[in-house]
Amino acid sequence: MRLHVADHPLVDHKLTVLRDETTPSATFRLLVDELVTLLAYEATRGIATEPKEIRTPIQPMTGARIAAPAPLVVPILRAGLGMLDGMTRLLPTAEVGFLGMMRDEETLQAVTYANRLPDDLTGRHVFLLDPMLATGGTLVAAIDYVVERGAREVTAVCLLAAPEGLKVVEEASGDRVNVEIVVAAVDERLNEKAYIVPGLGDAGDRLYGVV
Ligand SMILES: O=P(O)(O)OC[C@H]1O[C@H](OP(=O)(O)OP(=O)(O)O)[C@H](O)[C@@H]1O
Ligand SMILES: O=c1cc[nH]c(=O)[nH]1
Ligand SMILES: [Mg+2]
Repeated sequence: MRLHVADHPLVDHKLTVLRDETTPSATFRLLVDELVTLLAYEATRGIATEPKEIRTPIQPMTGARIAAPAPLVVPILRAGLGMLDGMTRLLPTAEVGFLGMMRDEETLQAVTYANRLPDDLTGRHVFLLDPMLATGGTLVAAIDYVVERGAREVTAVCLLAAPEGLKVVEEASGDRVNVEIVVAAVDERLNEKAYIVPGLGDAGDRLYGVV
């Protein structure tokens, strides 16, 4: 597993406003969208391209385009949905799958309530979107879903990760799949309720309200 932590003043600034408990939902949604756009640039660095012949107004040349088959972007609902538009804006040729998952707050196990993925992901680069990587249970389960469909290149785009969850994902990934995690920041730890500290609270609730 490779880890890329964004190191950029714009990311730090936006993340600080995002974390602030007084930031309202409307601003929170806007900031998530902006942060994803910044992270997407790094997250797509390893994407495969193929040559493309074009003519400029001056002469023919060989350019590059994103290789087929198209990448698949998968937001993990609810909170990952807030990252979808920012990601597809940068990657307009991508297709989109959906995973609906929630963490059982008693057992901390990930429960899947929706799974809408193509059956065959052979040769496709999969981008999983979820702002929070806490215990890692949700991300490990999501990686399992795409690996069992044949994906071997998986990039998770997250806003915050806990060291504990990163370790769990690294141990679960092994060498059956190339996993990269692109994250705006790695925080200190998890608290007794497995929330990220200092974190930003419950990302889904802050985006869409308390359920
Ligand atoms: O790393 P883990 O310990 O598995 O926790 C992380 C998960 O928890 C949050 O989702 P949540 O279960 O709150 O669902 P929501 O997006 O609907 O709020 C978050 O968006 C991740 O999906
Ligand atoms: O800190 C956390 C942990 C899990 N899910 C969240 O939304 N926030
Ligand atoms: Mg939540």
